[in-house]
Amino acid sequence: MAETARNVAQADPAPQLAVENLHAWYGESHVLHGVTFAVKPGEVVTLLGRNGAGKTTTLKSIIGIVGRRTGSIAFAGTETIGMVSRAIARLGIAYVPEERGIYASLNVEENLMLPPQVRPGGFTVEQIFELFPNLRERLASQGTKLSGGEQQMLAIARILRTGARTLLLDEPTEGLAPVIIQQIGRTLARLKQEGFTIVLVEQNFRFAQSVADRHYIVEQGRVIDMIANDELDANHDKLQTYLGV
Ligand SMILES: Nc1ncnc2c1ncn2[C@@H]1O[C@H](COP(=O)(O)OP(=O)(O)OP(=O)(O)O)[C@@H](O)[C@H]1O
Repeated sequence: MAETARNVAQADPAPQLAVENLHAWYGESHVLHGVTFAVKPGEVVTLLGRNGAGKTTTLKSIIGIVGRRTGSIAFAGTETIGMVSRAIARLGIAYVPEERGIYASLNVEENLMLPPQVRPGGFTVEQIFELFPNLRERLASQGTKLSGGEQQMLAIARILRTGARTLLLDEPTEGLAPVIIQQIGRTLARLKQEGFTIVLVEQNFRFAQSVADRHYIVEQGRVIDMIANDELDANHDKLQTYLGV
């Protein structure tokens, strides 16, 4: 009996996100062919893979914005495959697309206030400025006037206000200067400390290594391998083959 209790206590926590046999289509085009992976609460995992492997489509499928999807996507035990994206977002999942989605005609403050709160406990505006001091200084600037780094920070800041605690981030470092990439890395580390669960699509392999617990390799619409972050260096050759780098 004591043994059983210990086993239970040591068992992995239930996944925050469990994707199983996920297929997705854009119109007639069948893009995901049975993606399976899981993310534990508080984990940071990346999806790595060549261009066109299906990483972005996996994130879009989780938040419910692809044409059609089948299989299972359970969020904290709730099946979401039949839900519309707004209902999925209300469970506390947020997606930051690669193109960031900042409204050019709105200023920083208006962009920040735009997404509706989905859960209690989101960051206050003051907490956001603590995390991203540049945004306070740029509060009245139009979206068009922001640098790529400022746009990325605003895109992340905006979803922190909503109360979402699971974040899907598509290539947050793309096109940014090293000093800004470092700042984004520190932000993700802080969010991880606070218990956020993060799925990251990333081409910047060094950045991925600096922030993640585990890496899933996506190839031709499937997850074909998983590598723990502390085993990454030992698997360098394998990874090179997968990513063609
Ligand atoms: N809106 C769309 N309509 C039709 N096909 C699409 C659409 N978006 C992506 N695809 C196709 O789906 C496949 C997977 O694309 P996806 O963007 O998910 O790949 P990815 O791994 O994120 O790569 P990348 O880093 O190039 O974005 C590709 O063959 C792509 O051409």
